[in-house]
Amino acid sequence: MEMLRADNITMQFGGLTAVKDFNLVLNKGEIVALIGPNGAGKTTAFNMITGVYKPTKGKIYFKGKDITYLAPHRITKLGIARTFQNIRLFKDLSVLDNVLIANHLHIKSNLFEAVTRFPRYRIEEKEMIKKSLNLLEMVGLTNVENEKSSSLPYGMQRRLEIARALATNPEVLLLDEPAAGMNPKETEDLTKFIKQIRDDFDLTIFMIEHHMQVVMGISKRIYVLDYGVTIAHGNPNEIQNNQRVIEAYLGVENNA
Ligand SMILES: Nc1ncnc2c1ncn2[C@@H]1O[C@H](COP(=O)(O)OP(=O)(O)OP(=O)(O)O)[C@@H](O)[C@H]1O
Repeated sequence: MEMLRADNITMQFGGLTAVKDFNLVLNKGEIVALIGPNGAGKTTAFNMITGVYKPTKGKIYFKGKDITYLAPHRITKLGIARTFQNIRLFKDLSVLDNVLIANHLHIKSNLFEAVTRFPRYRIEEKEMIKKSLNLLEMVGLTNVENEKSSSLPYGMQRRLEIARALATNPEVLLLDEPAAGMNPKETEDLTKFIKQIRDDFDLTIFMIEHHMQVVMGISKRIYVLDYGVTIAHGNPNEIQNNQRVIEAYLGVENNA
């Protein structure tokens, strides 16, 4: 089943074309990667899919529904969640509160009921806490729910960020460089973790990642962007042996 489709999406910033005619298909249950040198347009592609940027051209469909011009919160509510390149947790809040905040998207009580702690709100709140604790357990963050989120080791903060995204009940999860800043052990654990959440939460995952071990290890297919243009698309083996891809990466190294 097709979960997400982008048809020729293009994003121009003034005279700069950050992404040009990008075509994407994500099928249910797939883990698909988006790679490319710095500034290739990967985050811009994510920002278009999640409604942060409105494409200059092209259309985006979630389960057949046109979401191109929807606001980010509407897109999240439909079932697309994301994490960010730089961890964006509420640093001074507890681990549990960070997840609870994301849960509020699905709360049915209105503001009056919340402020007055109306019975319906109290019941919903209890359910949310239970659901959040369960979620934390599923991502391996047990017994740290009352810790300040900033006190967690880096790898755990990344898991918390993913838990927060999962709290919005997504069907499609976009991960922006989940292995950034991780040590080799954390990176290895992350690879298993991504597969595990795909299975446990019945997800389709689209991930930007520079860490080739992670990308090649878990991706079914890979899209490669360079200067906003898709220079290759294929399975890990095809991408590893693709001459244009090799040149794009070597070019970056030579310029460094
Ligand atoms: N809001 C914006 N306004 C103007 N230019 C932008 C904006 N966002 C991105 N760009 C430009 O678009 C191009 C693509 O940037 P983008 O961040 O999407 O690349 P990336 O592949 O995600 O890079 P990295 O791997 O370094 O995160 C860059 O030249 C960048 O400077």
